[in-house]
Amino acid sequence: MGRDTVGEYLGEGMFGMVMEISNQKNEKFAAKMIKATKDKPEVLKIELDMMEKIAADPHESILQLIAV
Ligand SMILES: Nc1ncnc2c1ncn2[C@@H]1O[C@H](COP(=O)(O)OP(=O)(O)OP(=O)(O)O)[C@@H](O)[C@H]1O
Repeated sequence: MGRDTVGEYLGEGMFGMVMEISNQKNEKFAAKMIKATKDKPEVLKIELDMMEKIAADPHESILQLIAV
């Protein structure tokens, strides 16, 4: 299996930075790099639960969640 390539910095949110990733087929993804924190782990849990709920019911207007 080939390696993905980390591309440009896309931005930063409450949980950490977002980087562009390209796979071997040159398909592009956004990867959220979640900051390791001991503060408010329950807030991070809410965010992860929300992302998984969105992934369970995909919609053409909402970004697809590939993996957590
Ligand atoms: N799929 C994407 N394509 C391009 N840029 C993106 C993508 N996802 C995130 N970004 C960039 O990264 C930034 C941070 O995104 P992220 O989803 O982590 O936080 P947010 O939802 O914008 O803010 P917060 O986490 O504070 O609510 C965005 O504002 C945007 O600039």
